[in-house]
Amino acid sequence: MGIKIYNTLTRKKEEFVPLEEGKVKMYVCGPTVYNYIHIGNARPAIVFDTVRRYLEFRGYDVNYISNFTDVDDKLIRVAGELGEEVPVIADRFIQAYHEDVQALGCRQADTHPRVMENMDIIIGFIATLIDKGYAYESEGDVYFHTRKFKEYGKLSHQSIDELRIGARIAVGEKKQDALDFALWKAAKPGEIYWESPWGKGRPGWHIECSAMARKYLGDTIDIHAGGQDLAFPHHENEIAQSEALTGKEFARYWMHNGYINIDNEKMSKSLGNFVLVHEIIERHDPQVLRFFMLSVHYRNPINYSEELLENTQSALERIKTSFQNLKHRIEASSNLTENDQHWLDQIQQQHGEFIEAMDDDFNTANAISVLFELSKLANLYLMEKNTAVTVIEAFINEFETLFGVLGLTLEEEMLLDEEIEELIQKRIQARKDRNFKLADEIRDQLKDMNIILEDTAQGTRWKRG
Ligand SMILES: Nc1ncnc2c1ncn2[C@@H]1O[C@H](COP(=O)(O)OP(=O)(O)OP(=O)(O)O)[C@@H](O)[C@H]1O
Ligand SMILES: [Zn+2]
Repeated sequence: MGIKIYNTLTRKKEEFVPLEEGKVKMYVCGPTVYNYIHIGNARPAIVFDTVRRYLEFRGYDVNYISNFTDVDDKLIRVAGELGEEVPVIADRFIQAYHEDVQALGCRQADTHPRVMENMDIIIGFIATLIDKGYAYESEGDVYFHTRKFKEYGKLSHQSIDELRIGARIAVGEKKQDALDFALWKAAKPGEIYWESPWGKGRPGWHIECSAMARKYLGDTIDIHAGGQDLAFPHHENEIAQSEALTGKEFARYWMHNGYINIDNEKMSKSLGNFVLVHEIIERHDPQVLRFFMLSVHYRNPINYSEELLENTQSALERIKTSFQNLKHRIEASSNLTENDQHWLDQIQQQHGEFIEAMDDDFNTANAISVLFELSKLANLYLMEKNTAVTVIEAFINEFETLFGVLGLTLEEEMLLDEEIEELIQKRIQARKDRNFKLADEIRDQLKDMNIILEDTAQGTRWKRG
């Protein structure tokens, strides 16, 4: 039995068979970089990083591409408000994005393509769509001729006629049909622009993903992913553009994560009900946030609250404590006895159950139940009078492997060098102020993190214990 994926396109769980044996081409729509990300935006980053890690764990070679939308209406608006250039804003929030998701245990994509760096292939893509009769120019804008693409609506399971009912042509749009969407937008006076066969302008949002997915992964990709709100119209439009151009299937498995809600309403920048990742990781271990997100199946909604996050923290700590206890026990342990085979078998069984859970459309909620089960077993084993090194090590390896697949670490948070230096400076100041209580507290805090201080005539030196 292999991996099954729920495919939005067919609304079924399907067996995962990649185009090319052993290889996975995966594209995840990335953020529009005009602000810090909130924990809703962090969900696709965490979920699809975990999907990638699991596919690798199952032996696939994954090529993971995730774009940055670094020019669009929102970026232009923010740049105007702050009196800065669009690329400056984009660079700032790309940097912030990397810092945030890295703290949450997400690895970098194999490539993070940016719109500004791919303008030539985007323009080329649009020009080909015009040549093929799927797009038309209108006063410096270019639109996709939605009705020409007969399968439009197949991802969101709506017919063109149903979609028509709600569609309107907004003021300033120069399209022929309300369902048509912009591939290229003429620049307004003062806006950032690129030269094109249709004059100065910039690409629409949907075209960038079609063009960049094709550049990095080819005409047909295995997995295309993003938040549930992207299924329509963004992904529907991506399919129309790509399949109109190549005549081939664009993506074989479409995955969409559910929302993070607050009081049962989608967390979003526009509603103002968001919690920034930047803020939350100042108060909580970022691993707790990751563990929290993975405790729920990726397609289900999560109703966020600080209280739930705190409960998660103590749950995670229980597992980490079992792990630490195992580590402390190694030295007092001895050789295998007959009774131990039974424990090794149980560890193996949990390993199998973890795989079964993850094979079933990446059910991380069930996979985390396996971690709790493993921790319960470890605690029981540690109550035995005689423990064997082999069994203890088997538990430790199993914890490390499964945590690794979920992008979680078991070791305690390490302080960065500059954070240590800062604390040392604070302690020096405290001693100058004759605040010995504070100075001792800082020394103890560092000791807890395994940092040893040495006061010398030249000043305070430190080393990791
Ligand atoms: N509340 C949420 N829960 C889960 N995923 C979300 C949520 N909000 C946005 N996403 C996802 O985050 C990713 C980044 O999207 P993007 O930067 O375009 O966010 P956004 O749509 O501007 O956010 P907002 O909805 O707050 O305006 C997308 O895959 C999107 O589907
Ligand atoms: Zn996209």
